[in-house]
Order: sequence, then structure tokens, then C-alpha cells
Amino acid sequence: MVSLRLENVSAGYGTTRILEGITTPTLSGGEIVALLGPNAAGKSTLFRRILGHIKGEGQVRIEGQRSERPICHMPQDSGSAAALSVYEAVLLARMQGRGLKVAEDDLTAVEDTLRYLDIETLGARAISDLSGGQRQLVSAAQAIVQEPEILLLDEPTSALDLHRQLGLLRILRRLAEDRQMLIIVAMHDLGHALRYTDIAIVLDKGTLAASGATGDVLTADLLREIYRVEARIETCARGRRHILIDDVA
Ligand SMILES: Nc1ncnc2c1ncn2[C@@H]1O[C@H](COP(=O)(O)OP(=O)(O)OP(=O)(O)O)[C@@H](O)[C@H]1O
Repeated sequence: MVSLRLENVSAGYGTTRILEGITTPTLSGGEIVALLGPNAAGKSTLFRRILGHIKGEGQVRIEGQRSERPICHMPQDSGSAAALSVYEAVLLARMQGRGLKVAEDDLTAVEDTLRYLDIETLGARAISDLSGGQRQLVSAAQAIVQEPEILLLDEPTSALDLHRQLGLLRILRRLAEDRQMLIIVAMHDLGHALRYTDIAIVLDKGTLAASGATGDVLTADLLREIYRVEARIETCARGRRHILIDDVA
């Protein structure tokens, strides 16, 4: 099974250092990890460092991988491939690193992924004509269709309505379980993190503020110190824990 661990990882842009000494627990296939932290904490930068798009000190250790390119990334703002249909754009994403010859199972993977995300009716539509939320689902499809072992998603639900937010998070849970994929999601919705993720990694100003089981990490103290809000974490009648925000701290 694939695993990922960061050891004393730093990174930056030019001479500006953004990330400093990030060490995480070992993250394993089958887990959903929330990458949390306020705006500009360094979440997208950490993804770029994991992907090798920017360099820095420390080690990104990936073990137990089956393929040469185990990681796939859904960026925060994926530019629209204006001239392509949804089907073509997802197929093109699927073919990255697989050569030019499209096989029957590539077409099946595209169709399954569009159906999985409930966007099969958009197949023939031009990407440029889609709504923001539809485009975000297509970006998710482009990442998922590649069947990576490690999936990095940068705020994948930010443009989605509530039903589709929950739908995508449930799909991620299924992918993690069925394919033993390690899924790391940068997100701002702490309620979703509490409900749908196993592990939380919290960045603050480029350093690691906390990491561990999401339910242990997300405390009223952390929300006050890192997110600067007064909050309570309470258990509802159904036994589920919820974050109740009272005020700014
Ligand atoms: N290409 C770049 N060149 C220079 N600085 C950058 C670049 N990209 C990001 N930064 C800076 O790095 C810091 C961290 O940005 P990053 O996008 O990693 O934060 P984030 O946690 O993903 O934020 P958000 O939640 O707002 O998306 C910010 O101060 C940002 O201005």
C-alpha cells in the first residue's frame, strides 16, 4: 500500500521562504487527509512541494507505490481547456503518461468517472460553456480518471452547492476505501473536515501547527489560536460532532 511522509520539508518562491520544517505522520492509502490552515498558510505551496514543482530542503518520502507516476493533483483554479468538450478533456487527462493509443478501458474509465460524479449528461458540452461548479466537477473528474495512488485536491468543493459538496466528499471516501487511494484535500470547511476526513494536518504561517486524527486536532483552542474564532464542538442527538462558531476571537 502506498504511503507518504514529509520529513522536515521547506519550500518557497525565489528567496522568500514559505514553508519551514514540516514533518507529518505517515499517511497511508485508504485514508482521507484534510490539509487545513488559514489563507496563505502554505497549503497550495505544500502540494507544489510534494509534486516536485518547487524544490526545498527535507524529504518527501513515498513508499509502496505501484506505478511510476503515483500522484495526481487537482489545482485550485484549473484553467479551462476552452476548445474541448467535457468528454475530450477528461479523456485527455486520462491519457497523460499513457501514450496516444486510446484503449477500450480508457473510454470505460472516462464514462465511469463522469457517471460517478453525476456529470455524464455534460459529456458533449464545451468546457467554456460550463458553470463554475460544473467546471470544478470536471476538474475533479480529470484527476480521478487517472486512477492515481495519491490524490491531491486543492479546495475541490469551493464552487459546489451543498448537495454536490457532500456528494463529492462521499465519492472520495469510496475511492479511498475501494482503491486504497491516499487522498489529501486542502479545505476551509472544518465541519466537512470533521465529518469526512481521518487525519488533519494544520498549517499556520508556513509551519505545522498540529497533525493527527481529525477529531483530536480540531479543538476549540485550535480554532481560537489558528482560525481566530470562538467555537464549540458539540455532539448532536445523532451522536455526530459539529463545530458551532460563536464569534470572531
Ligand atoms: N508563485 C508564487 N510566487 C510567490 N509567492 C507565492 C506564490 N504562490 C503563493 N505565494 C505566497 O505563498 C504564501 C502561501 O500561499 P499558498 O497559496 O500556499 O497558501 P494557501 O494556504 O493555499 O492559501 P489559500 O487558503 O488562501 O488558498 C502566500 O503568502 C502567497 O502569497
